[in-house]
Amino acid sequence: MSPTLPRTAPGIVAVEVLCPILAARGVRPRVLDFEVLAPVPEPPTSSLRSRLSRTIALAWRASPFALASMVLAALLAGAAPTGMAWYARRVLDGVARGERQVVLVGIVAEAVLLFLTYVAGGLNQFATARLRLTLGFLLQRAILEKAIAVPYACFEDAGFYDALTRARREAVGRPVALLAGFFAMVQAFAVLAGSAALLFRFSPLCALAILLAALPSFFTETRFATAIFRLQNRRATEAREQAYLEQVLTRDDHAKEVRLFGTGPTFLERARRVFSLVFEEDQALARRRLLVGLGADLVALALFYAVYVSVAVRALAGALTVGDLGLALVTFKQGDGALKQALGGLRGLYMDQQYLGNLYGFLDLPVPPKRPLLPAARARDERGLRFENVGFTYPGAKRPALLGVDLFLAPGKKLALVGENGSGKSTILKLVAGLYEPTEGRIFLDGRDLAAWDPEALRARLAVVFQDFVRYQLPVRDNVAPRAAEDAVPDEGIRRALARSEAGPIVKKLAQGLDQRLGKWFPGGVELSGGEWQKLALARAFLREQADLLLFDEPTAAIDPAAEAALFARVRSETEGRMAILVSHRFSTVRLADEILVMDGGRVAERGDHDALLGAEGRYAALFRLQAAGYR
Ligand SMILES: Nc1ncnc2c1ncn2[C@@H]1O[C@H](COP(=O)(O)OP(=O)(O)OP(=O)(O)O)[C@@H](O)[C@H]1O
Repeated sequence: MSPTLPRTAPGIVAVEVLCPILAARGVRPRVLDFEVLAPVPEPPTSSLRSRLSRTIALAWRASPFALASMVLAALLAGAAPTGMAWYARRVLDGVARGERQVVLVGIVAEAVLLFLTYVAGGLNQFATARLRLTLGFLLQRAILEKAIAVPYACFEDAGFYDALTRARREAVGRPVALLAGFFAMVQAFAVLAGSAALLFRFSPLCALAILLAALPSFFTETRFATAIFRLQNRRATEAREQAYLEQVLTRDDHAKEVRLFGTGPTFLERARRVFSLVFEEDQALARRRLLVGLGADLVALALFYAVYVSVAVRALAGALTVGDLGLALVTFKQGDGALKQALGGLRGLYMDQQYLGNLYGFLDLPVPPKRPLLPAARARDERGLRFENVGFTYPGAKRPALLGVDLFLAPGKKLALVGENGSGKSTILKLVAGLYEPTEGRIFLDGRDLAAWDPEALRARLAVVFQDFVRYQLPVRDNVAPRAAEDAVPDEGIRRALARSEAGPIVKKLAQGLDQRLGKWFPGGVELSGGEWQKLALARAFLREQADLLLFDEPTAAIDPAAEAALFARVRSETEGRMAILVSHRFSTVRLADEILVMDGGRVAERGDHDALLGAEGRYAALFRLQAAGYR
């Protein structure tokens, strides 16, 4: 385990210890869940051993068969070369002495051992491919589960994105690479140990030399592995920017603007600049690595040839048999190969485990249990939605988005929010939806502090359509009922929701009806207009028939006026007895609300129903007349 932010992190301690104390004094600290999650995983501190054992445990969960096969293959491939060298010596000595049987048995034994190494190679390849898929999937799922579990505010933090990107990048190949490197190294060390043991017969010094030859390369390679790792981690943001630029140039929803604004070459140039920055640093490191690596190889080479020469000199002096000389030669070659393999394995292992720190660090990010920052306020005996002096500042923002907002929405009533861009309308909806907690004041739903609501229970009360609603590249049915639990919704229910959002005729037009795949990302998909997509998003909200608090953030911005009028007549009748908050810039819609709040700079500037606000001749009246004049 490599928790990069342990549960005892100062941020968490601060929240856990300070909140009750401050609460007792009536102070509400400006600490969000988000702030304890935001830190990007630090470079990993946990050891190679712990990461390796964690990876082995995960691999066992993903595919015990593949892991066992890799172990077996490593053992086979590690032991066979020593046996083959031994039999080679017997064959040569047998030939020299004319012992036919010894020669024959030796050759057959060598052939069998060689065949076993082929089997080991094939088995290893098969098992590695299988583990890459199963373990990759297991880890991808764990990352996605974590992404679902963290508070929404994390998605506003670039550091979190970097950590997520790094974790996703490592999940597919890295753990298997670590295991493959580990087993290759075990295998190579087995061969090396066998070679050293065989050489030990001739000279203990030779055996020692063959082991010592590994050291210079090992030290230089591990040092460079760390440098490369640090470089890549430092560049997570650049890598993400490059991926983003590629996305801008290749995604369907960007393609129009890219063409019409002629931004293609500009974005390409930006991508090239990011690439060359990264490339230059990479190359400088690669050049240094090449030179230092060559030096280390030279040392190893010198040691090997010293062994070679000493064995040859002794053979010339008649102190060794032909078989001994052959054994020395074979062992020498095998030792050289095994050394390279062991080094490669060690280098890979060292590097992979550092990258795995990113992955495990992300998976170990603590997800604080959803609980209020302060003990919830005392419950009141009332029904409806109440904002009491609510203020809110976005994480990392300098200025508050909302200040001293008071409002009350009685059951069954409709509230409209109007105001200039950036005046805080959407922020109010996000607070009601529980995506953020207010940094000042309280929100009550049916008399209970929203912070005390169970998120699932709150979700069941809500139906939301945001400005930036999602266009699922999935069949109509899944666009309206994307939750697995709602899949059981009969077609009748889905059609009812579609009819409520005036989307019935859209589906009638589609060749495959509810099964028609939408969007152009997948074969057979049909693209809809902006307004048609919006009606589907509305149907998704209307499907939640049990919800009694409906939040609409400009739900009709892309819908034509005739459809909008029909839609709202329907919304009023369909939402009879349910609360609704509507953000809109269209006054023809807004005027139907029971109460209208005019927002300005995060504060409520005016409030009242349409007639009262018109009569007040304030900002609302001015804006209303301005818009009405546009329609004349
Ligand atoms: N995720 C965010 N992080 C930081 N600041 C934000 C974020 N979202 C909005 N803001 C800021 O909060 C203020 C209120 O934004 P909000 O989206 O509530 O405005 P709005 O009234 O809904 O605007 P519009 O009519 O353009 O939709 C703005 O100044 C905006 O810059």
